[in-house]
Amino acid sequence: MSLSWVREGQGLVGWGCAARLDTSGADRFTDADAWWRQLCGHIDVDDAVGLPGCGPVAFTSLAFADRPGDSVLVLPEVITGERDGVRWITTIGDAPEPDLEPVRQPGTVSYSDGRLSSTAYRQAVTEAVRLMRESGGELRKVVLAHDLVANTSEPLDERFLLHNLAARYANCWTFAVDGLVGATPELLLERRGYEVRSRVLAGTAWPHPGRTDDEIAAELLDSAKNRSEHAYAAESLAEKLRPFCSELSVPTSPSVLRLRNVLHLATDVEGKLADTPDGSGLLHLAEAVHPTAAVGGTPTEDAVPLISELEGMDRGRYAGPVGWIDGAGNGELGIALRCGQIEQQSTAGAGSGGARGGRVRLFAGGGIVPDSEPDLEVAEVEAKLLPVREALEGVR
Ligand SMILES: C=C(O[C@H]1C=CC=C(C(=O)O)[C@@H]1O)C(=O)O
Repeated sequence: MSLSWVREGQGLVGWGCAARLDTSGADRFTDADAWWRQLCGHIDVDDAVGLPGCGPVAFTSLAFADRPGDSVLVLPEVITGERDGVRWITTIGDAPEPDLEPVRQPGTVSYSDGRLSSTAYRQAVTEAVRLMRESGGELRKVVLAHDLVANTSEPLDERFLLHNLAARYANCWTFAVDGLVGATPELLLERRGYEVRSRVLAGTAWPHPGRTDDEIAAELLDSAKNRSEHAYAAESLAEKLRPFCSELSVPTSPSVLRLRNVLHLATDVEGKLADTPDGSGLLHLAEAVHPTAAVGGTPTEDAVPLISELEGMDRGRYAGPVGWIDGAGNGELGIALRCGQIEQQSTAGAGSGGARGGRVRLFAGGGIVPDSEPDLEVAEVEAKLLPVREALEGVR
């Protein structure tokens, strides 16, 4: 099992499992926080480096919804880290040897509908638009997603996916936690002592033949539909984070983040915590802000129940917080986007009938507002599925 959180060649990679928590339900954040604090209280740490991410670190991935969905924290036996030119290695107990097997290719990849096909997704979008228009302005945004299943002819090696994602999406956070693998451009929260940071994304455009990226970026910035989608997401994060902060800086207009497959409206939020560490450990803060309107909707309490009704699928840990936390409550949590859940690494072995391939469920979603056009929303999620599809296919 790979454990990873890497951006621009920096971050953390872990292997082995010294301790693990599986939890679920509405208390998943408090369970995770309590377990982690208690565990850290029992570990004698010898840390000569002293940076965030040194000492014991748990990789975590939490379910999007209160239910269904399982959440996990893993304390690896070995963690290697790199930040600002400093490299370190942390071992817990008798560290195992790293997995030095060569990276395996997944062979040919074929796709089949997941629980919500593109056609069903289009219908769900149409229904969301109808409900929003009929709500007379009450329901303003719902983020809907669909899934796609990829089957590989050879066993699935997570490292193959990670390597390809990191090569093509270096400015995203490439992650792997308990079989959820992806490269997210969205940072839910980073906490470093008193400092907190978030990168809120919402509002999307994608490359079109005959148009330059500059033209597309200018149109995105000018689009009232995308600006409103974005404003809901940025406001939801700021509103929930503000009570924890003595200072919070939220730019009044978004910038454009350019990725290979899509362009997004982006707002980088920065704050200073009023109180640290007990009331504002990273998991506690994440519980307060999740789900932002980048993956939930507006108002949250109406949008979130509607998501499960309209999608009719279990998002699992897609769109939930993913990343790492250290013993001081510092860490980085992204929103698990542009990712796939590995459901089967290999069918080789007893009872497999000779088949040897893997299976991964890919997810992508988009913010729906009253003036969303269903066909464009379908095109948007197809563009957002590209990173994992191309990584699986080994497209250079
Ligand atoms: C929900 C997803 O994207 C979110 C993040 C950026 C832009 C989004 C949008 O424009 O709809 C979404 O809010 C996803 O990639 O599955």
